[in-house]
Amino acid sequence: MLLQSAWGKVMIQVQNVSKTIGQQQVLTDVTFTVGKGTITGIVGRNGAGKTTLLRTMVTIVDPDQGTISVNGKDVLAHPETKGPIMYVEDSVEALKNYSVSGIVSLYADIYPKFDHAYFQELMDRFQMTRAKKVKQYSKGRKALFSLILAFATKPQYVLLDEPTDGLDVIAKKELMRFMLYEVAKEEISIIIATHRLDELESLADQLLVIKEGEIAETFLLDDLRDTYKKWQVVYREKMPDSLWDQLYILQQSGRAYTCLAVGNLQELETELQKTDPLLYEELPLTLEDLFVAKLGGEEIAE
Ligand SMILES: Nc1ncnc2c1ncn2[C@@H]1O[C@H](COP(=O)(O)OP(=O)(O)OP(=O)(O)O)[C@@H](O)[C@H]1O
Repeated sequence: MLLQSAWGKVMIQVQNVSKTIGQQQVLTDVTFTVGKGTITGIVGRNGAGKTTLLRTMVTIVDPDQGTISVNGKDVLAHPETKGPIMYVEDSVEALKNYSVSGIVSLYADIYPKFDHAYFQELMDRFQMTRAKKVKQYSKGRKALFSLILAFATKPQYVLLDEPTDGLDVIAKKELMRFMLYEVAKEEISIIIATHRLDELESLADQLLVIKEGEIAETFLLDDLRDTYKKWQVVYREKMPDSLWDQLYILQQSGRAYTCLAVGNLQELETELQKTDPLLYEELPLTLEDLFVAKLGGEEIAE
C-alpha cells in the first residue's frame, strides 16, 4: 500500500468506517491511514462529519461498520491502544469552571506521562499567565490552554478539532510552528479537522477532503512533489499563449505569474526556458496549490 511505503510504520488506520446517527448517514465508508510523525488535515464544510470522525477514532462514538486500529490493533477490542491518543475538542467550555492549578493536577492524575516542566515551558512560550480560573482566559487563550494541556501529556497522536478557532493571526502562526516542531522532534502524529483550508497552509503531509461524510479527495504531499512543480515567472510583456494552455495559473500580478506545471515536468521546463522569461524560479509547493488547481477553486473554506 502506498501510504505504508511512503511512511514506513503505519500508526493509525481507519478502515471502511460508517456511522448513522438517527436517520442521518453521517460517515460513509471512510478509509485513511496516518503515518508516524505526520500531519493530516481533514477539511470539510460545517456538518461534513469531521467531529464525528474524530470522536469515532477515540471511541466516543462507535462505528456501525468498519474499524479503527493503532499499530494493527483494533481500538475497540484493545482499549489500551487509545492511551497515547489525545483528543482536543473544539469547545473548551467543559474546562471553564476549573481552576488552572486544579485542571493541571487532574491531568497529572489521569495522564501518567503528564510533564509539569514541559507544561510550564509551553505556558511561558505562549506567554500564558496562570489565571486562577480557566474562564478568565479569552476564547483564544482558552483554546491555547487546552492545546498546551494536551501536548503536556506527551501524547503520540493528537486529534484536534478546529484548533485555531478564536486565535488571532499571530497566535495561529505560533501554534502551527509549534505543531511542526513537535512533529519533527517528538515524531508525534497530528490530525487537524478544520473547515478552513488556509489554516493548514503548507503544514499537512496529507489532506483529506470530507464531503457529506465521505472522503471526496485525498492529497499527499509526497505525490505532489513528483507530479507538480510551482514556478514564479516574470515576462517583459505577457506570458506567451503557448504556455497558458499548459500551465495552471495560480496567481497573476501584472507580468508576474505563479503557475503550476503538471505532466512532463522536464519538457515543460524546457518550453518555459525557450520563452525567454525575465526571471523564473521554483517555489515550494503546498497542498493548497494542488487543491486549488485540482478542484478549480471550489470552495471548501467558509
Ligand atoms: N449526536 C448527534 N445527534 C444528531 N445528529 C448528529 C449528532 N452528531 C452529529 N450529528 C450530525 O451529523 C452531521 C455531521 O456532524 P459533525 O459535527 O460530525 O460535522 P463537522 O464536520 O464536525 O461540522 P462542524 O464543523 O460544524 O463541527 C451533522 O449533520 C450533524 O447534525
